Amino acid sequence: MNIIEVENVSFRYRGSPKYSLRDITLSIKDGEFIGIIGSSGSGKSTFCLTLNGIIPHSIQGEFEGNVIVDGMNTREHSVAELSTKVGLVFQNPDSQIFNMTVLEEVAFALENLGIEREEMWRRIRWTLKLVGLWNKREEFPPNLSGGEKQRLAIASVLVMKPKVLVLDEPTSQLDPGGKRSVLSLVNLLNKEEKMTIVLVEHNPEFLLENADRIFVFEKGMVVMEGKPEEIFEDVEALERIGVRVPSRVKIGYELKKRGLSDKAVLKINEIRRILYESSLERTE
Ligand SMILES: Nc1ncnc2c1ncn2[C@@H]1O[C@H](COP(=O)(O)OP(=O)(O)OP(=O)(O)O)[C@@H](O)[C@H]1O
Repeated sequence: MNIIEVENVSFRYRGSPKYSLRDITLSIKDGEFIGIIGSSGSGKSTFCLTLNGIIPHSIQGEFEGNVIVDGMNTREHSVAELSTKVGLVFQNPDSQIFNMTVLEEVAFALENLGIEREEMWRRIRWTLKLVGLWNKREEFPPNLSGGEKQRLAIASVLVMKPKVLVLDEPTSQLDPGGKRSVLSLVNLLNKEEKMTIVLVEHNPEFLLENADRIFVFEKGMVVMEGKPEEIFEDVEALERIGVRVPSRVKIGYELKKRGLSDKAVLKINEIRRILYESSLERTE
């Protein structure tokens, strides 16, 4: 079943001469892990904003086409309603955190949903345990590390139990430890909690290992779409677009160019074997 259907979506920001999204049509299956890559300014963030109705409801411009989320056309439902289906997490966790304690931050998201007290507590406990912040529930959020703040931002979205989590470069401002903790949480939400994930991420290694499918954006369009192994195989196209490829694919690509492999996307042990065998050939 498709949880998201995007039909011929184009968008131009008010006052802007050019379209930031151009005729995008795609679908995302329930439980799928989608990675989004593309150079700066290719429309990745704008696309994310269409998935929970911020575009067209809160950002002005010319919007064409339809986005259907879990059967709801985003044109016909408010951002508040759509937020219970699609949770959005941005780059900078500081811009999403307002409350005095971790617990209040997560509870705040539920306040206007009219959920009964017991269910509210159950959800808060479940969410904070899931993101690994239950023991920090009384902390003042600005005292948390970058990774913890981003996990808190994710928690305040998760507590609404959305089916889809959209994360727009959630690790770009984090140190390596913070990056790892956020990406492993994203993986857990997909693999264990069966959530649909849409992740804009500059770390191609992570997407190659974990995404089910990748969309490559260029100039507001989706120019490539497929399984990570298929997408990263086309190193030349990705380099032309300006997208980083995983290190092991770069090595694989060099081996392929030298006729030592028929593909660029190789496992580490395949690279080792090829290098070992070619070194034997040289010494013979
Ligand atoms: N609020 C805005 N008003 C006018 N134009 C905008 C606005 N936000 C983005 N744009 C333009 O829309 C295009 C797509 O921008 P967007 O931020 O969606 O790209 P992106 O792929 O997410 O880039 P990055 O990787 O740098 O975040 C760019 O040309 C950008 O200048």
